[in-house]
Amino acid sequence: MDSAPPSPAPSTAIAFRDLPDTDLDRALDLVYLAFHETPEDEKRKHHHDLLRGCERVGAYDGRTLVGLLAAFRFTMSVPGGELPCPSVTFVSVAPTHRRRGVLSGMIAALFERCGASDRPLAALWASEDAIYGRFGFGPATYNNTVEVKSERPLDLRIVPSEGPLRLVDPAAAPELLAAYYDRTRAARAGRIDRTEAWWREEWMATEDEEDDDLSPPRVVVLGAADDPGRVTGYAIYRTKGRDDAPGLVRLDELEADTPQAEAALWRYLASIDLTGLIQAWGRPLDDPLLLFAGDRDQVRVTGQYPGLRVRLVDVRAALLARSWAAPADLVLEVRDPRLPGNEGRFRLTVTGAGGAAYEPTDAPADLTLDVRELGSAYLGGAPLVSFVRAGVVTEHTPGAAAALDAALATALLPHTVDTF
Ligand SMILES: CC(=O)SCCNC(=O)CCNC(=O)[C@H](O)C(C)(C)COP(=O)(O)OP(=O)(O)OC[C@H]1O[C@@H](n2cnc3c(N)ncnc32)[C@H](O)[C@@H]1OP(=O)(O)O
Repeated sequence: MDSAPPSPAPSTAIAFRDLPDTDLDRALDLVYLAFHETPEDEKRKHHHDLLRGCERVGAYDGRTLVGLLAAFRFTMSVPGGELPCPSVTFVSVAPTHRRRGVLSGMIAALFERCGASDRPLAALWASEDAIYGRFGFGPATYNNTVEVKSERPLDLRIVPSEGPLRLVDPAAAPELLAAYYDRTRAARAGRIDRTEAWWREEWMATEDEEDDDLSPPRVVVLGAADDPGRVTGYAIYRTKGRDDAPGLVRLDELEADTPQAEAALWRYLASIDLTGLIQAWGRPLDDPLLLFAGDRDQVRVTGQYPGLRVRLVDVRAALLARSWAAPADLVLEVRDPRLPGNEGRFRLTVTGAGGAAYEPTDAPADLTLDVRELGSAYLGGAPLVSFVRAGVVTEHTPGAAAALDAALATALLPHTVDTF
């Protein structure tokens, strides 16, 4: 006979409400419990500051905090413009309350807030792939990890720009780089507006979050050949010596106006003395390096992973807020069990002038798709034809997916290296 005491009856009434500043410390304790972390004081203070700036949903079982969902108040570049985009982070549920719908309740609360404040998008980076598809988040950007063997000079098929290179003190870098980043951000969808604090604390932190053997960040800026003060590109990287091999350059970001400017920055990184390998973890899939490299045995893509996951909380408002690359006239049957306002059949019409309409219709559908796939495709980086081929989107009219892809396409693929 089992003599163990009966388990306490699970509490069913979880309340979801704003998490006040007075609960920030409790919230961080929950985060560290869920993520198995024991941070030092300085890191905890940093997280405290980040969390204070977020909107926050707390899940309470009586007076006990059992769940947290926070969202940065970023603005995200989308094709042709930008949108406010709650950017979900710090999601944590107490191990005593897992798989009882706490995350589901917090996400529902977030969606309700988005609806009430006319914010048609939400986004996140997932800790585990399996969690967020059910909530309608689809991978919308992808990154390559790239390695460059740099024990010998970088073989290039184009002539690098001859503009001057200069190293910039990380303390002075945010101002300089922000001007460049803000000017060029719109070229790729999926990029957040980086605040001065974000530049300083996320990009210029002296210690790397994951590897304290890495050097502080190094910032190299490329000037124009005819106007050295004009920034035409930059790279942010860290280095470390290795006992058993030449040292490492860990590249965090490289942006430039032209392929020649990009080539100049890659050549610089590949020629840093006492290093023999560049590891770049967040390159766009359409990285020009892969085409202007003269020797693809020297420049190798070592992996690919999904980055930003996008949720169209208000499909109609999101579609009408972006620009279009080609005319379209298609009936979409959208499935969205969590937000039924998005469900149904809608005619998407994009005119030659780029104006769009999205209205309910009784006409037969050309494509049937889940809101999750629409989220993936929204920024222009995930072709619907691939989803049709995979059997997760149904094409009723041949060519409908290709037509929608043509309308959604962007000149450059969506891309971001801001993880949150
Ligand atoms: C954007 C970010 O912050 S990502 C970080 C996410 N947080 C973590 O990974 C920290 C550790 N994990 C946790 O805190 C929790 O387990 C969470 C947040 C992942 C899930 O919270 P829960 O309250 O257990 O989720 P909830 O009960 O609402 O589950 C909803 C559904 O998702 C499923 N699910 C939840 N977590 C997972 C998972 N890790 N893998 C697969 N499925 C999952 C559940 O089985 C459930 O499925 P169902 O609808 O078919 O029944």
